[in-house]
Amino acid sequence: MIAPETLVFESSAELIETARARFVDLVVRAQEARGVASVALTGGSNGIGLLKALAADSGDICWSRVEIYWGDDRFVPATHPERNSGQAFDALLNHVAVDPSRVHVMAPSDGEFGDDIAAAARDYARLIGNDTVFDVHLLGMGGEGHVNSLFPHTAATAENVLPVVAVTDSPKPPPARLTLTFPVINASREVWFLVSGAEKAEAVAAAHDGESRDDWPCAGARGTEGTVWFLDHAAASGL
Ligand SMILES: O=C1O[C@H](COP(=O)(O)O)[C@@H](O)[C@H](O)[C@H]1O
Repeated sequence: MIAPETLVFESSAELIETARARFVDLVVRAQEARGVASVALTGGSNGIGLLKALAADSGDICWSRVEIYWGDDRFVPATHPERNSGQAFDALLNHVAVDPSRVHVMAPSDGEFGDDIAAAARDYARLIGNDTVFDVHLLGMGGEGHVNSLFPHTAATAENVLPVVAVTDSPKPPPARLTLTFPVINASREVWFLVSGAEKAEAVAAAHDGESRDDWPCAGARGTEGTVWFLDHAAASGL
């Protein structure tokens, strides 16, 4: 396993600016190598902050050649303010020339599957299939170590086969969510954690200490070519 890289910044703003510059570089290199880059976005404060920074400066990224997925989304109506995808459109996707056929939003609760969350999860699993490899999977993290909507001691966190599952009892509201699982996260070339705040320090330390993924889901996420922790001082204070 390749050792994770841990970068510590004075502030979230510095963390986001470095992640932005590295994201541009990674996507441009992926497009040079394979024509099309593939990314999984995250919600959360730094995840959306990164998208806003990219709206201001995305260098030489050719947005029409980026396949865009989400690591998780809340299973609420499409216009609900807590949709990770809605926030991503507001922050970035409405402001750059993406190819709509390459933007893969998880179904909302008023979409084609109505409130059938299991059908919505099966549909996104079909889309992801067994072959999707993200150039980078972005992750936020909760204080209890959740990534995507993979919370401690849950079936979703234990999932080793299905690429996407439905969560109906998320401890963090809203309770109904769709989430990618560890088999697909860990097939990503790179996995980047974007984490700030003292309330995340214990989980950051647990992941660096190699604790179990069941107790600390963040400890189970890694890329095949690299894992990068972008932290502020407060989040890194337990290291
Ligand atoms: O519930 C969620 O939370 C995490 C972390 O959010 P943050 O604001 O504490 O950074 C986020 O990454 C995930 O996508 C989201 O659904």
